[in-house]
Amino acid sequence: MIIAIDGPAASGKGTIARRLAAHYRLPHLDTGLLYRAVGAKALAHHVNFEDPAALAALAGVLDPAALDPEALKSGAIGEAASRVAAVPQVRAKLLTLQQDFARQPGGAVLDGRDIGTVIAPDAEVKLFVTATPEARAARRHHELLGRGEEVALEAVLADILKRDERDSGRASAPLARAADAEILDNTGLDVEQSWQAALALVERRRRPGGPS
Ligand SMILES: Nc1ncnc2c1ncn2[C@@H]1O[C@H](COP(=O)(O)OP(=O)(O)O)[C@@H](O)[C@H]1O
Ligand SMILES: Nc1ccn([C@@H]2O[C@H](COP(=O)(O)OP(=O)(O)O)[C@@H](O)[C@H]2O)c(=O)n1
Repeated sequence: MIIAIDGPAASGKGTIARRLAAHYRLPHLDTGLLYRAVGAKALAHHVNFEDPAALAALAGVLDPAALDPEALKSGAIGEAASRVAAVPQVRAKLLTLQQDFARQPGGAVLDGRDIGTVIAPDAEVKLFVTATPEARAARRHHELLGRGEEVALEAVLADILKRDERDSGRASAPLARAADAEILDNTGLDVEQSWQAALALVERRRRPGGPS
């Protein structure tokens, strides 16, 4: 079973994806980390963000097994990720490894922006996880403070809105709900309630017509 989870920044899709992977004993790929890793390398090596070939070269030598999620979760790297993710040549370099991950025997859980639309359009289960920008900003703010990043809530909200616009407005694989994705708006739901709602949706999709 392939489970495709998409949604905007800090909607809680990663939390749901990790729990679904544990629940169904499936491997999980946080595809945002791939773009974050390219963004982080571009920042570290002062690569020109307007140079698609140089950015694509960084994506081409990425080792997904060597990614350190903790090192990639800063706000600055999220912003850089969103910029490199708008470059079609970068997306092309990262396509095959994501598709291969999705198609491994037994299935997988992937979360990102284009899983249900581009990476695994044939996924059995698709969720589009979302919440208001204000709710998402509050979550990300709390997360960043917990990591020791001193940042104002207003700045986090501004960053989320900018990222939403860039991710949804880009020409190449924009953030979009697949027509056959279930929408989970978890504004006002805590982590546990959001997880229960997600699990119920997945179970319903796995067993159409079966007991709910
Ligand atoms: N329903 C929720 N209510 C409150 N906080 C949440 C909820 N879901 C996730 N979080 C928290 O919000 C932050 C972002 O969640 P995450 O799953 O990483 O989102 P995404 O993968 O969409 O960016 C994390 O700190 C997470 O613990
Ligand atoms: N499948 C994906 C995953 C992430 N991304 C990009 O990578 C950036 C970082 O993704 P992420 O999932 O780690 O970000 P958060 O939602 O955790 O803030 C996003 O803003 C997108 O621009 C993408 O374009 N396609």
